[in-house]
Amino acid sequence: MVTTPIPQPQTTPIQSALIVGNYCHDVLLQGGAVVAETLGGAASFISNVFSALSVSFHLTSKVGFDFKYPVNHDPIVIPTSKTTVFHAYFDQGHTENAHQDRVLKRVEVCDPINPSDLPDKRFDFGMAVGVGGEILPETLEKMVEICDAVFVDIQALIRAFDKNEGTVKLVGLKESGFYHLLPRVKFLKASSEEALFMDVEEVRQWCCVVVTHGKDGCEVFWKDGEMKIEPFGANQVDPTGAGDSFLGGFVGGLVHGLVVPDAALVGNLFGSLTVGQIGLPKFDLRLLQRIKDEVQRRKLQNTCWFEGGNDSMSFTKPDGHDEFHASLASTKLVPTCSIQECQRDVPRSAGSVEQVIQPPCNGQ
Ligand SMILES: Nc1ncnc2c1ncn2[C@@H]1O[C@H](COP(=O)(O)OP(=O)(O)OP(=O)(O)O)[C@@H](O)[C@H]1O
Ligand SMILES: O[C@H]1[C@H](O)[C@@H](O)[C@H](O)[C@@H](O)[C@H]1O
Repeated sequence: MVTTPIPQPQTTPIQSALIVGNYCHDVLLQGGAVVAETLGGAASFISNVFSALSVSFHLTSKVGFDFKYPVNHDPIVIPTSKTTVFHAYFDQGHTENAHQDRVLKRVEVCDPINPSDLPDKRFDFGMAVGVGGEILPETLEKMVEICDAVFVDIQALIRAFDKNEGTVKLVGLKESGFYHLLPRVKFLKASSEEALFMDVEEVRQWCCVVVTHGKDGCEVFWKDGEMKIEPFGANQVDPTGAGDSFLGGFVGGLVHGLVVPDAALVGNLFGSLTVGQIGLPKFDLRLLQRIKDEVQRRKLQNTCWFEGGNDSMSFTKPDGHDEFHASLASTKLVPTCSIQECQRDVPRSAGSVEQVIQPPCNGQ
């Protein structure tokens, strides 16, 4: 394969970004025992990928007095509340519901994020990425007012929580209280399980819908078309946060000037890197540099689509898309560096994985 030189200098995107969603504590359980405790929340996984891709952002997140992980982007600490906690049971999903890889229970819940908690300024784009019901309809409404484009993870909209045990259930998007805001949303991301709770044919008339399919990659639906985006290989040990890292990689790719199909490949790549580790992944620095070089080489447009508006977005696969997939896949072949050399948004020394006894699930 002939490689073209990397355009120099590598520019850091200048778009202003707002991430909204609470950090949480994740407890992974298998066979009745705790196998790992980690920092969680879509906001933490996305921050991690954005930092890896040099995308700067503002974060609005709430935690309680007991929040136990050091993070680079400080959350709002609520002295009268506890941090949201999820218990993920890895051996119940297949028996109780064939669509789930795990059963999630929200066992503590922090305060919701109110419109007044959001910064009093405008952003090029925002990401509504709640996990425990913390994003209210009025909060999303404020986001679409202050951001030029808004990306939404459907899990922020359709989760409901059993009163006694906190078991996460999903409700139809139409019944969620957010449906009227969809025409003002640019991208809606759903896992294949969550996509069953929406009418994709209807929603794609308003916004671009991205459905992730685990090891099979993802699909992008827009008003006039759809396409499948190929996955990358991975040895899955923990699926937690794959969808969040996918979204971080996808949006990071768009910010760096990639067109939608190429950006979705970057999303698939970060999803595959995440399932290979327990909890928040740490990325090898050499691997990250290779990924950034490939993205820089691939950039087909001079500006990010946020600057040109919706009409400048290109949805069809451009020439060289398959080669871009191959070159991203080859970035995984670099020798890895030591743990000290690895990047992460959250300092590892203070322990974003607090305890690991054994991986929650091996292989597929
Ligand atoms: N086993 C795997 N092998 C390779 N890639 C994977 C695997 N699992 C997930 N991915 C990548 O990550 C993306 C998101 O995964 P998935 O569809 O499981 O999201 P999700 O169910 O929202 O995840 P979670 O709720 O655990 O964050 C997929 O589209 C794919 O690109
Ligand atoms: O940390 C995880 C992660 O953010 C997942 O995407 C979400 O589904 C879980 O609720 C959360 O505990």
